[in-house]
Amino acid sequence: MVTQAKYLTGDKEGIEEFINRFDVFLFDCDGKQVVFVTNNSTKSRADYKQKLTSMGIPATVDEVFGSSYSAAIYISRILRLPANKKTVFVLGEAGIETELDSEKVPHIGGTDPSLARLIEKGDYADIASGTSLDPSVGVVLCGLDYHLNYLKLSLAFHYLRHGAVFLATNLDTTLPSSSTLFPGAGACSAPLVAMLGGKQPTSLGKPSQAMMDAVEGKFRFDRQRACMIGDRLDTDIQFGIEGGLGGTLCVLTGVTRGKQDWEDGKTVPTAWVDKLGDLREGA
Ligand SMILES: C[C@H](OP(=O)(O)O)C(=O)O
Ligand SMILES: [Mg+2]
Repeated sequence: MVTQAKYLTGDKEGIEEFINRFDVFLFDCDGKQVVFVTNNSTKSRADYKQKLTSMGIPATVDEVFGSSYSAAIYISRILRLPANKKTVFVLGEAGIETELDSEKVPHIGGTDPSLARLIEKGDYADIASGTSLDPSVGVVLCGLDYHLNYLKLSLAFHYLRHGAVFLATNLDTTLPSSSTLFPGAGACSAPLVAMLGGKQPTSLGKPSQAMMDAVEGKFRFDRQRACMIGDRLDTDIQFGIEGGLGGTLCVLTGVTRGKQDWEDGKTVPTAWVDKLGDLREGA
């Protein structure tokens, strides 16, 4: 277990030695073989390919593995749902819907405009009686939902009370943006966790090893020759450590602000740099 992380910014030899330990680099999105492993459920693989190439970063759809895709694979290939309970109720954005479509998983909710409204008096009775509940819903899948509201939370809660499986694309509590933090997917599922007396959803994003197994299954690499690069200790770095990867590299351009964040010794990266571009010095 790593107890002391190595600071690589400006250390040309150190960077060269570090990079040459690995053949595969898993990047959160925010040459080796590169896989972009993102917890951001709002974008599909195709959306991220477009975003990365618009940033001048060459990427193919097949090199992106997002939490929405991870959840869609889990639901379509791993989860055994009764034949009459195959529909997913989504709290989240189009990225989830696109990836569920790619795995031919039926879904409702999500960006449905009929749910983008305040709850009305009649809704309470319709939900309580089951009139407004789709009987084929067997899963509630919660990701980052920019349009979360009381009506959608009420529907999700009642599907869960009717026995739907509780899944999350990821549990990131915050989302880094504009050099500060905003609510993340974990903040969207938290009300349901509270209403369910603390019951946590099964998360299919980092640090879940179901995601690591799916990534390794698709890209077939030697874990000892793979490095996870990301900005968040409790997702990216934990994902790499628990996955038994050869190393992890933390960047300070997102959630983690510096080595004070891992002083507790719980989730210590192998190395860190101020920003990803610092690796160019040793490439
Ligand atoms: C949620 C998203 O995930 P990432 O791409 O960093 O894994 C983010 O924190 O921006
Ligand atoms: Mg990140």
